[in-house]
Amino acid sequence: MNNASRRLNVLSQHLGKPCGERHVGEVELQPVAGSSNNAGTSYASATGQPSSYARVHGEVSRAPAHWRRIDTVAKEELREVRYEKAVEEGIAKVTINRPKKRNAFTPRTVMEMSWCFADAREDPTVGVVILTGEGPLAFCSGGDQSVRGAGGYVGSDGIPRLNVLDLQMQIRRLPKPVVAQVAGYAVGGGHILHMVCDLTIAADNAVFGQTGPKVGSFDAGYGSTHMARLVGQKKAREMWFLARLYDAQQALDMGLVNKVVPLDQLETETLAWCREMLRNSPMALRVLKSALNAAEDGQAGIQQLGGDATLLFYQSEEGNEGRQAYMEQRAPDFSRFKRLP
Ligand SMILES: CC(C)(COP(=O)(O)OP(=O)(O)OC[C@H]1O[C@@H](n2cnc3c(N)ncnc32)[C@H](O)[C@@H]1OP(=O)(O)O)[C@@H](O)C(=O)NCCC(=O)NCCSC(=O)CCC(=O)c1ccccc1C(=O)O
Repeated sequence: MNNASRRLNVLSQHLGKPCGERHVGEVELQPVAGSSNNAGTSYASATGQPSSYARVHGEVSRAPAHWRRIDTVAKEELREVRYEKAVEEGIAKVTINRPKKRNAFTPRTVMEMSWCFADAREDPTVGVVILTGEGPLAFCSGGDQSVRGAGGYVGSDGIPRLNVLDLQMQIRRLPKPVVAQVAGYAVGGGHILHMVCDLTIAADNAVFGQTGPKVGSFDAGYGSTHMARLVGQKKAREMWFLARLYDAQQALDMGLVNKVVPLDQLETETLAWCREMLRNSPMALRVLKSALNAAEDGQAGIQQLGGDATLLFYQSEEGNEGRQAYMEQRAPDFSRFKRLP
């Protein structure tokens, strides 16, 4: 397929039908009244008829993405992670690629993930990032116990690290939504990774839990405190103190995940959620993520939210008057800017 026909195909997939069945620009309304559609979106209606909201915003495509693989990031070849971007869509995907170890992470795995997330942050065409694990059996089984030494997980340089803590911060600070796509086990440090993602879509075979107290480990940071915000204090203590495993429905019931779907629908559903977010204002999503973080993250959270405020201010006439005045070596004239109530 050449580039032009691929683009046409992707565009027609966005409109919800295969190429040839509809002209570009012609959008068909989907049934919406008071029901959940395939994408899991719900456009409730007060009248029993499709609302103007539903008519305007409609449904998102559930077509497969066309993934372009990126093998080298930050001048490093990816060995333990797969990194992809969806052609003509603002979606990046980071896949932990150690299925034989249930996608347990080493310091190298974490570094590779970090390079990919940095790339996704810097790329202005990317609006949302998926984090997942290779294969149906595991999202991630936490730190690779076979390389655990005194002081952390030991890589080829012999230095012990707990660098997954930096990755958690990176995901949380990334000013774009990050969606965990979970099939199979999300346990130990892998469970924490899905918790620090903004949303989690789970397959019906997903299993969640903290194993740390059984293997001599714990996360006294986000892994425990953010969990308590998600599921409540009693449940968080249960999850950590007993170190049990929970199925996908239990995880949904306790607010750990956003949606559970059959395993064969997992990527389709995740893509639909990503596409739905991509239709919305990126700045609105960015500031909302900062605000939700700020409520938990103290000064560091306020710094993130403050940075967003500055970003917006720099784009305003008022902000630019100050810069312009400085460059022209004159006093700024802020008199024309209203002091709104
Ligand atoms: C995940 C299981 C429940 C899956 O069970 P099962 O399907 O029966 O498969 P297995 O046969 O057990 O596994 C297949 C294969 O994979 C190897 N493997 C699986 N998980 C790991 C692992 N974490 N480390 C090393 N190897 C693993 C397993 O040995 C098998 O290998 P073979 O050669 O084929 O025999 C089950 O596998 C399981 O319980 N796994 C262990 C889960 C676990 O306890 N993980 C570690 C939790 S502690 C942690 O993650 C700390 C992380 C961290 O760095 C940290 C530190 C401090 C503060 C914060 C953090 C943080 O993460 O936030």
